[in-house]
Amino acid sequence: MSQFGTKKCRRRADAGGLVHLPPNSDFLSCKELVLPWLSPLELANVSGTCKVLSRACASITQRRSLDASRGLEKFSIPFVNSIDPVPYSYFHYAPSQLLHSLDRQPWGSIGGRPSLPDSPNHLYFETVSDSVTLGCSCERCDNGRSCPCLRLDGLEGMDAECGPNCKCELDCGNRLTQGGISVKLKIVRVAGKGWGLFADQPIREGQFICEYTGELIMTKEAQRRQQVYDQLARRGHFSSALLVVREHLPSGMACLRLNIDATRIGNVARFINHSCDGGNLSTVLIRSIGALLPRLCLFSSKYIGQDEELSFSYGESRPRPVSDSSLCFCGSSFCSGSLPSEHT
Ligand SMILES: C[S@@+](CC[C@H](N)C(=O)[O-])C[C@H]1O[C@@H](n2cnc3c(N)ncnc32)[C@H](O)[C@@H]1O
Repeated sequence: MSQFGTKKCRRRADAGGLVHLPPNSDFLSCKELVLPWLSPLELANVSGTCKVLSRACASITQRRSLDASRGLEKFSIPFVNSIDPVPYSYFHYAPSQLLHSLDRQPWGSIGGRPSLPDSPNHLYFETVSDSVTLGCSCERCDNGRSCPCLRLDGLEGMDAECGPNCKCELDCGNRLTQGGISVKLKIVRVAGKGWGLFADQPIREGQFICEYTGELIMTKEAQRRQQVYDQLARRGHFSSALLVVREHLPSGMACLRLNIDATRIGNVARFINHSCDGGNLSTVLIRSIGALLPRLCLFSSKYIGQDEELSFSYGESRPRPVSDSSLCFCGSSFCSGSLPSEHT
């Protein structure tokens, strides 16, 4: 029997043999449940088995390229590639910071938004307000009078929002950065830089764009991963998204170091490229009252036009051995020629 183009599908059994699947087999009828869980390599393997699965896999690939956020943001965030055949970048989507890893996440299923994990480390918020105020004005918080966000002792000069300790809910005006992304964005393939994040609408100055989410990891683990990423980058096409943020606390005596690794798990912020002139985004560490750690949030630092690339400075470029993976293509007149050695 011919193995391709027939009405039957074949699948490699664990023992290494081939199992023939009739078109109405249980596996084929539940392909839509199984395929969205597969990685691109696994999809490619399944796709090679027969026409029915090849079509199903192609449709999963198309759905994936239509929305990087897997339905977890308000707007779809498509991949756009007119320079090579890569349809999308595969990673696990995290709308908010993660203190632990995800093993698997479905992506590409038909219709319906995925249900969101219900764990204390996943804080997903449904609504967003555009105004920033210090102290909230919710009736639940007695018009702000009893809201803990007004007691900002020790946090003076820092950007604070209502958080887990406040009585107000997600529609509170002082939770600007907790409602996910509220501007239209797209991820575009750029020569020399891999993917980049672009505006898909005009964005006014000072607008909240997104949080930089990923796995929060210890410094030793961050250093270990960075070495692995550097080796992979030297060998070929590999982009890491491990960001190290240092915050000098008001006492001046201590410095907080956050290692956010969005390489495997993160949101669209992992696609923002470096610009030596500081780009068009500014980074702000925001504390939610009652939350232990601040969150790194990105705001537009100037007006950004439709189709303009979003960028910020990863940090100062320090002299280091030049390799293909360290060359900077930001194109600004201040370009130093090489990427900062650590994303700070
Ligand atoms: C946070 S990721 C940004 C998204 C990345 N371009 C991708 O395709 O996934 C950081 C990586 O992007 C690439 N990159 C960022 N800014 C760049 C620039 N100005 N020039 C060249 N490559 C850049 C480098 O490979 C860097 O390690």
